[in-house]
Amino acid sequence: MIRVQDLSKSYGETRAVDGLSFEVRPGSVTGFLGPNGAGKTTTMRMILGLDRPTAGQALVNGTPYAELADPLRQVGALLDAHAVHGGRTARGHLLCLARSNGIPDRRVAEVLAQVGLAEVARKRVKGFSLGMRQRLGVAAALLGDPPVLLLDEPVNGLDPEGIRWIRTLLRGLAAEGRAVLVSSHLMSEMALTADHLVVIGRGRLLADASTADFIAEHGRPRLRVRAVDPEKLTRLLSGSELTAEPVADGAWEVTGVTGEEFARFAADHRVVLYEIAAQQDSLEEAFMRMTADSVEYRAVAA
Ligand SMILES: Nc1ncnc2c1ncn2[C@@H]1O[C@H](COP(=O)(O)OP(=O)(O)OP(=O)(O)O)[C@@H](O)[C@H]1O
Repeated sequence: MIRVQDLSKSYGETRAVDGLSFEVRPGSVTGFLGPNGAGKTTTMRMILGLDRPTAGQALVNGTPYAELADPLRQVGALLDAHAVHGGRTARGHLLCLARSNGIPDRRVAEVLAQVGLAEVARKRVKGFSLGMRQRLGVAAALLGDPPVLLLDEPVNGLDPEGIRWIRTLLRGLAAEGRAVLVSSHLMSEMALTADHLVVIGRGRLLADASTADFIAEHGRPRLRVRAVDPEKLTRLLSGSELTAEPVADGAWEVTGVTGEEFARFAADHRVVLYEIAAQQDSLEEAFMRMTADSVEYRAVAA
């Protein structure tokens, strides 16, 4: 697992990461979310020992990355898919990584097959599309068969097939008992992939919750109701103590009651309903609302 404790990183006046603590547990995919500049990449780089914390620490399986005996067997990472020498072949790149980390050569063919690059194993990386580079980056992360995986924006630039492939892969890796931390700006995708969310803004922790709890808490659960006689419904709701507001087409949104309670309430007042639908914001809407104050740059309405 990954344990981040009171982690901070300053660049001059900028507090990129500010007293951050969270854990990434085995057996689940943890989505790492935050607006641009929130500090996600900086945090991941500190977990991987690529940046030194100003304060606090990040532990991988209980040890700082720099002190891990066999780092590639402990944690696999995909940070920047372009960070591969274009003149190398896919196989050559992975062989080099394997040999310098005491990993048997046979793992190279295994991971190339796992990511669907077996046929282009001997092709030079400079001819690879972004999607192929992402797959190669994932292959490198899997090389040491590590219990912890860390991926920064792995679906960036991928087509729908590639996005689905990453989702299935990450869920499969978590189901095998690995701890998976993945950052992304694609909220609809994170809602499908992540069991747990760590949300940060301006370097600070905003939420650490299961995806379902996060949406339930920030997603404004409500009922959409419509009646045969819209005016009767309006009179009923206006005269009641329920929290309700009118929306389009004579429908109302009511909060604080269950569908069953509302159906009984309407029946008691002889209001016949057409529609009672439980509604909730998507992860994207919940995320936008909760991080609104943490956005670094924002378009200003003209
Ligand atoms: N090497 C650096 N020197 C100076 N400032 C930096 C450096 N790296 C990051 N920063 C700043 O630290 C803050 C956090 O950046 P970081 O890249 O970690 O955010 P992020 O959440 O990954 O953003 P994005 O979603 O845009 O990738 C930003 O304000 C950024 O400008």
